[in-house]
Amino acid sequence: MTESNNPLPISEKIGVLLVNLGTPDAPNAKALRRYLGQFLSDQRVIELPAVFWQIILRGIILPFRAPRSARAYQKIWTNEGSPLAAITKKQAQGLQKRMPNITVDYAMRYGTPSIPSRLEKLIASGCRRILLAPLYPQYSAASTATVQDEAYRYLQKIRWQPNLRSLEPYYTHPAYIQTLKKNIEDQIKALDFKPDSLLLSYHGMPVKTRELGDPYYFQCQATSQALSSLLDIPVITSFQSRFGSQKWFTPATDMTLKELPSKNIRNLAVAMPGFSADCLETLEEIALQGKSTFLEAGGENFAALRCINDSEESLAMLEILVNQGLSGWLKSGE
Ligand SMILES: C=CC1=C(C)c2cc3[nH]c(cc4nc(cc5[nH]c(cc1n2)c(C)c5CCC(=O)O)C(CCC(=O)O)=C4C)c(C)c3C=C
Ligand SMILES: [Fe+2]
Ligand SMILES: [Fe+2]
Repeated sequence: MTESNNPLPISEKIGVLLVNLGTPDAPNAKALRRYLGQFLSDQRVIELPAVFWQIILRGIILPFRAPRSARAYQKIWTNEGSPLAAITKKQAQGLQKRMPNITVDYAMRYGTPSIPSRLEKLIASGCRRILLAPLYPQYSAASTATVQDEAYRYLQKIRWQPNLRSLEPYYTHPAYIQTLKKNIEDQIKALDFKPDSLLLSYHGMPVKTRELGDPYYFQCQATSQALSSLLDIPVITSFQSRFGSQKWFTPATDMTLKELPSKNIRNLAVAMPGFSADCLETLEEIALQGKSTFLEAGGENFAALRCINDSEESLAMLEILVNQGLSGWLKSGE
């Protein structure tokens, strides 16, 4: 940099990057191999010795899982693409409308648009302060930490780093709990049956991660507790989407759905508070597979409730969380 191209005074622009997990670009085996290959090579997700795991992943897991997962994605794919990507994009657009003084964008931890590409874009547009907002209410190393790792890996490569902050996990934040409450109550009211119970199903994790100090399990329980104290319906918590042969958190959602009818719970609503947007795990695993499991086990009525997605309440919640995350950065009145 010479004196003639001195970039100061710099712009005061602030960027917010919403980040979710990621999704394949298409519902076919080739795109699934690429996406799952990247996702399941992340050592924050699969904590096994890398060389050993790559042999299993490339030789056994991907050849079988990619075509099977592709068929599952085909059942939920929309005209706008993968639901997770389409909803995350709308969340960013909706938040941008509510917060015209900052620049809002979104990225995916795996697949596209990548975190480095969107950080680069924000920086190029003059953002010297960036708030990273992983859309995971409950912190886990496999979700939140890996987003932060990826952002800092990119920053390691650049000379003039922006100031980077990260949104705190918001598992009992009043704005989040109230948004969930309204989302759940509105949908339950609109059902043509009265549920006996509400199942709160969170994405599972290996038990070992809890033993090693990951707070995710406890934060999920705290969300359930905060929510159940405000809802007028009995609440049950379970963990879904088991992967691999390790022990995962219990009770498992699929086992719970099998057992509930024999415990006289035959009319069930299921909400998935850990997912900010509907995705394969909510629309296929629960709304389709979970429903069959429950009805085949003797259940009578089943409803998988929509996630908070890009509803007005969800955008208002994001605005509150982001404003808190930006505290001290925004000039008063902005
Ligand atoms: C909500 C937070 C999530 C945590 C924690 C999480 C941990 C975790 N996931 C896997 C394996 C898979 N997850 C898959 C899909 C998936 N996972 C999350 C969120 C969390 N995962 C979301 C939002 C999605 C849906 C993505 C979409 O495109 O809609 C998949 C891929 C799908 C499949 O083939 O079944 C896998 C695999 C592990 C191993 C793990 C923690 C160790
Ligand atoms: Fe997952
Ligand atoms: Fe799954």
